[in-house]
Amino acid sequence: MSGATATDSTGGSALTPPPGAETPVRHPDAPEPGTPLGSHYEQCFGCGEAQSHGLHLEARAGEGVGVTAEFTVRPAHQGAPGLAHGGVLVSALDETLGSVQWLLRTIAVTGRLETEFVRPVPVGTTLHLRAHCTGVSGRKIYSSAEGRIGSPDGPVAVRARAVFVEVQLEHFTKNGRPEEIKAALDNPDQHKVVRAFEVNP
Ligand SMILES: CCCCCCCCCC(=O)SCCNC(=O)CCNC(=O)[C@H](O)C(C)(C)COP(=O)(O)OP(=O)(O)OC[C@H]1O[C@@H](n2cnc3c(N)ncnc32)[C@H](O)[C@@H]1OP(=O)(O)O
Repeated sequence: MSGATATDSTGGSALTPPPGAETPVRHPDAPEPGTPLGSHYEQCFGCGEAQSHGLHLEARAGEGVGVTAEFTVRPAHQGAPGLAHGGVLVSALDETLGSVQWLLRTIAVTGRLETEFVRPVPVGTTLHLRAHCTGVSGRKIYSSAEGRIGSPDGPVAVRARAVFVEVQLEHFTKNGRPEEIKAALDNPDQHKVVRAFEVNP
C-alpha cells in the first residue's frame, strides 16, 4: 500500500468532509438533549419495538448535532460463542449514525460505513454509543460514532465513520415493498408516518 488517501467513484476521500464542507446545524425544532428519540419505525431492525429479532436500540438527542444510544447484546446477536456478531455491531453503529439525521431533519440513507472493531463485545454487555455529524457537503452528510463497553466512559469497543446521502421520500416509496410502504403511510398517527421515513415535518 502506498499510504495515499483512498479514493473511489464517489469523488475523493470518502469518509472525511471535503474542503468547503458546511458545519452541520442543529435544526431549531430538534429535541432537547437527553430526549429519547423513540423508534422511528416499529419494524426497524435497529430500533423497532415490534421487531423481535432486532437490537431494540434506544437513542436520545445529544448536544449539537449528535446522539447517544444504548444497545444490550442478547444471545440472538452472537457470532462467536458468547460474543456479539460483527455485523450486529455495525447495525448498531448504522442505526445510531442514522439517528443523527433526525437532528438535521434530513432524510438520508447510508452510502458508506467504515467500522473499526477494537474489542470483542460479550453477550449481556450494554454498548453505550454516541454519534455526531462532522460536516455536510451538498447531499452528503458525514458523521462518526463510537461504542463503549458498560458505560459512557467504558473502554472503546467499536468506532465508525460514515457518509449518508440525502434522498427524497420517493427513495422509499419507489424501492420499498408495497405492503410495508402502504401500512406505514396508512398509519393514523401522522407523527409515526413522518418518523417512518424521517420526512421533514
Ligand atoms: C431516528 C432515525 C433513525 C434512522 C435510522 C436508520 C439507520 C439505517 C440507515 C440505513 O441503513 S439506510 C439503508 C442502507 N443504504 C441504502 O440502502 C442506500 C442504497 N444506495 C442508494 O440508494 C443510492 O446509491 C444512494 C441514494 C446512496 C445514492 O444514489 P444517488 O443516485 O441518489 O446518488 P448520486 O449518484 O446522485 O450522488 C449524489 C452524491 O452522493 C455521492 N454518493 C453517491 N453514492 C454514494 C455512496 N455510496 N457513498 C458515498 N457517497 C455517495 C455522489 O458522489 C454524489 O456526490 P456529489 O454531489 O459530491 O457529486
